[in-house]
Amino acid sequence: MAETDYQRSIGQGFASQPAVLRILDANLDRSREGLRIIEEWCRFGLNQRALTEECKQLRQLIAQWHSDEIRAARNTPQDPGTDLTHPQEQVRSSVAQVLQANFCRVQEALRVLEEYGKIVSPEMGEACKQIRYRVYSLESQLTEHLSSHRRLQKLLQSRLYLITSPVENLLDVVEASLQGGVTLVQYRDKTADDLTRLHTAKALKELCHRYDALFVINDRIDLAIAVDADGVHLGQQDVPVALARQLLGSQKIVGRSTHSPDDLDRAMREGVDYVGVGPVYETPTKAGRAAAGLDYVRHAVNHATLPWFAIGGIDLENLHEVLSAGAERIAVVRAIMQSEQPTLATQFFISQLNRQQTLHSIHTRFRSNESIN
Ligand SMILES: Cc1ncc(COP(=O)(O)OP(=O)(O)O)c(N)n1
Ligand SMILES: Cc1nc(C(=O)O)sc1CCOP(=O)(O)O
Ligand SMILES: [Mg+2]
Repeated sequence: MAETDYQRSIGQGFASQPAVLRILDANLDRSREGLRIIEEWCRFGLNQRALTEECKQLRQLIAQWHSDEIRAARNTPQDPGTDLTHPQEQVRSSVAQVLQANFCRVQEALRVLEEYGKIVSPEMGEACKQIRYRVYSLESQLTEHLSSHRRLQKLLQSRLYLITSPVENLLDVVEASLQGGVTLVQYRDKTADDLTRLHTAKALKELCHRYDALFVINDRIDLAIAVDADGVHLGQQDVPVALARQLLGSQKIVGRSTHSPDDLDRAMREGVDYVGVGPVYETPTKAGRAAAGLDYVRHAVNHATLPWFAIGGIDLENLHEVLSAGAERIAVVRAIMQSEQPTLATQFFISQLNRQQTLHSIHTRFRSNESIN
């Protein structure tokens, strides 16, 4: 639409007005400050070089529009907005909230720059629009990294891994274990039809997420995608990890069973997020598979460089042997799924695992003090 003389005169009038320049000055600062806050988390929180560089580039692009003329229009003492705050600005309860608030701030500021910038120069309006689109894309990339980071943190904190078996009151048993404190659950069912598996997986995922626990699916990447599970557990004969990540998305967890030192080496090279180490004991849940034994647990203690869960035949009675061999994480099926008191069994496992962890860190500190003295 052609600009009328009236519009042009208003435009020129405003462009030369200090108010427009002050708006630009404030929003150029605001957008760069917001980006700096986001950049700090990309750099120090996530160690993400590419995202950190993108924030830096965007800040530099914005800075190019901050001309001396715009800076000269600044008049902070007479700005009625400097002491206006919203109660929500005073409260930030998590890093995610800080990031979200600052993405909003940057996007709003860029929108203001786009609209008022057009009055000064169409190029400035267009440039700010392009920068705003890049900020949207940065936000979705960062959201992916954050959810991956959160999952891995939760995985690291999980010492007990509950693997389900197809019992009649499946959801009740899993809920009882969640109430006992389990934070990592795997849905494993070798016999149900696909529709049943799909419905059960959906219900389990919702249940686990209500308790802020991770939900992983055994064997089936398709089901994991369908219900947006936190990850998948692969056996030795299943697809390569890279393919699983390609299908699931890089932010999801991928675990692998290992039964020997060679399996462990391969899984670590493949870049899985965790491994199962077992079977520690022969078990009817995995009938026909010979035990890898406590020797393999001891091997994992000395060689695994990723979170690993001792698995296979572990129960309340033999737990102490597995812990004495050095395991800090365990995975169980029957000991919880067939327990008469799944909450109590879960609490017992977790308390023993936490105690082991405390003893282990005291021991490590003692040994490092000994080597200093
Ligand atoms: C944590 C964990 N470790 C090992 C296994 C066993 O997986 P896999 O070898 O694929 O055997 P199945 O469970 O599919 O019979 C596991 N599920 N979880
Ligand atoms: C599913 C599974 N995988 C194993 C492995 O060694 O990879 S042992 C196992 C069964 C674990 O069940 P339970 O706790 O009832 O013995
Ligand atoms: Mg499997």
